[in-house]
This record gives sequence, C-alpha cells and structure tokens, in this order.
Amino acid sequence: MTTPVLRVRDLRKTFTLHLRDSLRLPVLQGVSLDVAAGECVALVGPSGQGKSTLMKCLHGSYGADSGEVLLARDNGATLDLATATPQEVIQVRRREMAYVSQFLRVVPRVPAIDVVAERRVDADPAANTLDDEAHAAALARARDEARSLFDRLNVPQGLWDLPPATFSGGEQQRVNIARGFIQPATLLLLDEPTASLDATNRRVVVQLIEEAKARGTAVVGIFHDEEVRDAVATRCIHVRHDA
Ligand SMILES: Nc1ncnc2c1ncn2[C@@H]1O[C@H](COP(=O)(O)OP(=O)(O)OP(=O)(O)O)[C@@H](O)[C@H]1O
Repeated sequence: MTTPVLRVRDLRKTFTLHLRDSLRLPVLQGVSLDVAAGECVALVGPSGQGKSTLMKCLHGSYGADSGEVLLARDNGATLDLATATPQEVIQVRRREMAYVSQFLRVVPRVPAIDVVAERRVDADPAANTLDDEAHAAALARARDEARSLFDRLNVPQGLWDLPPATFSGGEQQRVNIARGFIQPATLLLLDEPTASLDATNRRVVVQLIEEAKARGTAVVGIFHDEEVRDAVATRCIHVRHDA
C-alpha cells in the first residue's frame, strides 16, 4: 500500500469554556485515521460529536492537546498540522490543501470571478514574480478557469463580475466550491459542500469530487446528504466523543 496522504494519530482536543468557570469539554478523544490518495473518507456521527472540530484540526485551524495530523507534502516531507507554525499552515494551504466550508467568507468589493481566480493565482509560481506580464497572463488563465467552473456550477453569468455579498446562500456556496476546486490539492476538506444546493448542482459537485479523486486527491468530508455521501465516499469514519 502507498503511504497515506494524511495520517491522524491519537488526536485529542478539549475546549475550555472560559465563560462557564473554565469548564472543560473533551471533544476528540483519541481519533486515528489514514486517508490515501484518491480516497474519500466521510466523517459521520450525531450532531455535536466533533466532526467539524476534527475538520478544523485537519485544516490546521485548531491545535490539539496531543496527537498528530501528518500531511505528506509534495516535496516528500511530512508536516504535523497539529503543531505546525502559522507560516507552515499558510504555505500548505496555498497549494496542497483546500477547504470548502458551508459558508463563503466574503471579501467586500471583490467580484465573484476574482474570489475564485485569486486562489489559483496565489498558487501559481508564474504569477508570483515581479514580472507584470507573467502576472497578467496567470490572472487571465485563472479567470478562464473560474468562468468554466461557474459555467459548470450554473452560476448565472450576470453575477460573475459582482461581489458575492448579496448572493443567495446557494450562489455563495457555489462560489465557495469553485474556489475550493480551482486549485488541484493533495488534501481536500469538504464541510457540507452541498448543504444549500439543488439536485442539479449537487450532481455537479459529485462530479467535481470524483474528478479530484481520479487526480489522486485525498478527500475528507462531512456530507449530511446521504445521496451525495453514498456517491462519493469510499469509506465512513464514525466520530464520537468516546471514540
Ligand atoms: N470553538 C468552540 N468552543 C467551545 N466549544 C466548541 C467549539 N466548537 C465546537 N464546540 C463544541 O464541541 C462539540 C463538537 O462540535 P462540532 O461542531 O465539532 O460537532 P459536529 O459533530 O460537527 O456537529 P454538527 O453535525 O451539528 O455540525 C459541541 O458540543 C460544540 O458545542
């Protein structure tokens, strides 16, 4: 078997509720899992058991009390996201790790097309030189790719050049999905990517996930929609407080 892209070892995470006499809430109590290239692991379990908390640990947003979150990097090194520095986390997020949350973090005044294209430009070495022409060419390429994703996700063309702040929930979610998928990643984290979508667009997202798996991306997701989960998951992992 090839080395997994992601190895989680005995991960423990406790929240301390400072407004409630420092009450300690142990959420992850020894989670271990491996995810290989091309696999899609679905996190399942009742509400409040720690699925989103685990995703945030995998994304390097939360540290842990103990345990490891080992990501195999493109350069052959391994990074422990549980103890990585903010700079290391930012670096792997640029090219190797993508996260699609349920909600879009909207940047005021940036048009939808650039919310998506920027993610690609940030990851493109050709765009990050002092050469203005190379940067402009990379931006033009990224915008073309963003347009084709918007097309597939049925985002109305009239919205492409508008900032997404006023878009509907489903429209914002599709911008978020396009942003998450435009840059091929080693590890793709999906937190309810189809929550606000209609059946047609759910099918497009299923196709995008299948294409990512076929490229060798390791996918971890929370999918409350069982039809989507059944279509994409190669395995389910139960997340429970007493795991
Ligand atoms: N930042 C936080 N501070 C304190 N407690 C938190 C924090 N985030 C989550 N929790 C608590 O941790 C527990 C797990 O929450 P989490 O959101 O990970 O569950 P979940 O399994 O994703 O739930 P759902 O399926 O409802 O989204 C819950 O009891 C929640 O109240």
